[in-house]
Amino acid sequence: MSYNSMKDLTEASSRVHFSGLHINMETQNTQIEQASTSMTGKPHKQPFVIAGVAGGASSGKKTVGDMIIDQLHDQRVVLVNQDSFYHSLTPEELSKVHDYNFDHPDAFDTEKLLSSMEMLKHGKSVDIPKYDFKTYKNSISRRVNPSDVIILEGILVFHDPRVRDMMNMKIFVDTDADVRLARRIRRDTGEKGREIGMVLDQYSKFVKPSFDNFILPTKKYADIIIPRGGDNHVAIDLIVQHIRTKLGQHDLCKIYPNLYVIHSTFQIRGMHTLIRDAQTTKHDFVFYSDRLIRLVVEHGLGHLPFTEKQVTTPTGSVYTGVDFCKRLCGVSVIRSGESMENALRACCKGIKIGKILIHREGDNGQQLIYEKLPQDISERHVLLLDPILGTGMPTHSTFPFLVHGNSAVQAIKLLLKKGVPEGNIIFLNLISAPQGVHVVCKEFPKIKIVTSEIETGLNQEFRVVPGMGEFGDRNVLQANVLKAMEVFQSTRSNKQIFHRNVMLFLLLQNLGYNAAICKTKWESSGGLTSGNYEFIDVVRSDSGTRYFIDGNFSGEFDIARETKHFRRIRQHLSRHGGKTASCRTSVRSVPSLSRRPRPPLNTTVAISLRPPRDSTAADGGCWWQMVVVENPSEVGKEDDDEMTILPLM
Ligand SMILES: Nc1ncnc2c1ncn2[C@@H]1O[C@H](COP(=O)(O)OP(=O)(O)O)[C@@H](O)[C@H]1O
Ligand SMILES: O=c1ccn([C@@H]2O[C@H](COP(=O)(O)O)[C@@H](O)[C@H]2O)c(=O)[nH]1
Repeated sequence: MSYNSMKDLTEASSRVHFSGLHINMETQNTQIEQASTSMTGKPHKQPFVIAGVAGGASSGKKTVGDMIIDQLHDQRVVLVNQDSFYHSLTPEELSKVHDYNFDHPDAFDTEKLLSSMEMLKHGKSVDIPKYDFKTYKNSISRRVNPSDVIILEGILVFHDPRVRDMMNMKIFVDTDADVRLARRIRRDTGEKGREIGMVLDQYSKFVKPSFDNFILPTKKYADIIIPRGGDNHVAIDLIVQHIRTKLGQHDLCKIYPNLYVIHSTFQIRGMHTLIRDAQTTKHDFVFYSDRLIRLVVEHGLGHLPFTEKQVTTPTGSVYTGVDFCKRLCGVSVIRSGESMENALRACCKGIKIGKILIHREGDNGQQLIYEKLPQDISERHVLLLDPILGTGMPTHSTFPFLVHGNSAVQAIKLLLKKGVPEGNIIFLNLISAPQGVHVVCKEFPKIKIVTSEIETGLNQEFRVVPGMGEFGDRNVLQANVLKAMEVFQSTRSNKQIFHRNVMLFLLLQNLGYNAAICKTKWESSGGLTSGNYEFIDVVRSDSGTRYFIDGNFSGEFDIARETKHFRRIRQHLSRHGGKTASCRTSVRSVPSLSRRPRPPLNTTVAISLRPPRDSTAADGGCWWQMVVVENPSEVGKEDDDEMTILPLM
């Protein structure tokens, strides 16, 4: 099955999936065949199935097409006949019509057929000629609107490779020659009012030779051959089932048979809604992303080979089942892939899990790969874990600085280098961008990708959209901090002990973060009371991104006389972390702070709280901003995007 070009499908594949406008179509003879997507206000998407139905004249092609349409009564389907594209006969041809071969490929205006199909495929209405078998002319036309399913039927629809390549499904109706001849005689003498002698002459002179020379040879292109045409109800049921499956799939699944998107339910959509919401609490994010990851893992495990196994049940009966594949392991792409390990362990007790760290080195995008993989990995099936597949750009691409997706390609290459057969790798994602899917599926066609949703695409910064932010940041660190907080709950009243415990816990988890306790102290000056402040300073080893973790961040902003605005800020701080810039904006937005928050004023470490340089007298001295600098020697310079606050209340 193929789209006309990869470009077409690439375009379509990033669009939102929509199906299910229920229009009951009567026949293909209606003047306006279908409601167009533009009429419904829905965005156009590529038709899911262009089904070609070929076969000899009177084999039952139209009958099969009509039966498919009948069964797909709840979908938008249109039937196009190749007969409509017969050339009108010239007066000279008309005068010698008995010598005209209507069964030769040249009898059809294939260019017009192609352009009409292209129009329908791209969601545009098209005027399709109507051919009159009595006058041998195609003077009038009918308007056909685009649909989700297009069936193209005719004796020679598989003859031209360009038409053939447009089809997602090719059906050949294989009916005995004598049955076809009998039907033809009845039809031509009845409907077309022709003489029987003329019908038989045409048959022996043109119809039979052309069947043998042009039609029968195209049978090899068929995906499905239907003996007995419309009498074959089983074959038609199977075709309809297949079309329904395709209608329910993302466009990308049509070009990449190795891509699997788990079946979506409202539960799954609900969980996605929660984890994509920037306002979702970390507890919920971890909980629901973990639930979704388990579904992806279970689906991925379903693709492993199995052997048949019989067991005896407690009733003494024999149950014939299957035995799981035992030779498998997980490999997580550090760091975000690690957030999938728990789900994998929960599904596969005692599974070995290796790790791959792809680290960017220098401006030329050189990649350093650190790995810790099972020694016998080449003999195992590998579940490769990375929750987000982004660009999928290989290193030699024009975007060498990108790490998402790139890390997928690098990780897969490493596994192949270690001797893992490509077909033994199942790549598990929570969400995948079409761009990454194209890169991975094209470069590694034997790998299976299992994902729970395909994204719209990438934004200008090459981040997955709609996406869910930096998964690793939202999950790994937070999950571990939450775990530490649970473990050390009893020490929470003593902030010093509590912070030290959490810090040690993080260090011991070997998460790729460095952690230290940071203390600031300030003397009273300029109207500020003296004080001190302590937090856990966490630095991501690979990127250097800095976080500060405070067991009671909003507590730092407790004041005696809270105004409504101030309370709102405090609530905001207790709900979620954010870039310091947004925190600063919040503080700035409150003109009536009754007391300045107790500031973690910078002395020699990374945080200072001070009036912004551009503050004016009108600010009333109530303006404070948090300036975070990565390097203590940079204190005094504004560089407030370097650090993310993780307030943990
Ligand atoms: N399974 C069948 N049994 C009996 N008649 C059939 C069957 N299939 C088709 N026909 C009849 O044969 C004729 C040609 O069928 P049609 O579907 O139009 O064939 P095609 O499209 O291949 O030319 C029609 O009159 C149709 O009613
Ligand atoms: O003017 C015409 C045009 C075509 N034919 C014959 O029709 C069949 C194709 O029609 P199907 O519906 O696909 O069977 C073909 O064999 C032509 O010979 C015709 O007789 N006169």
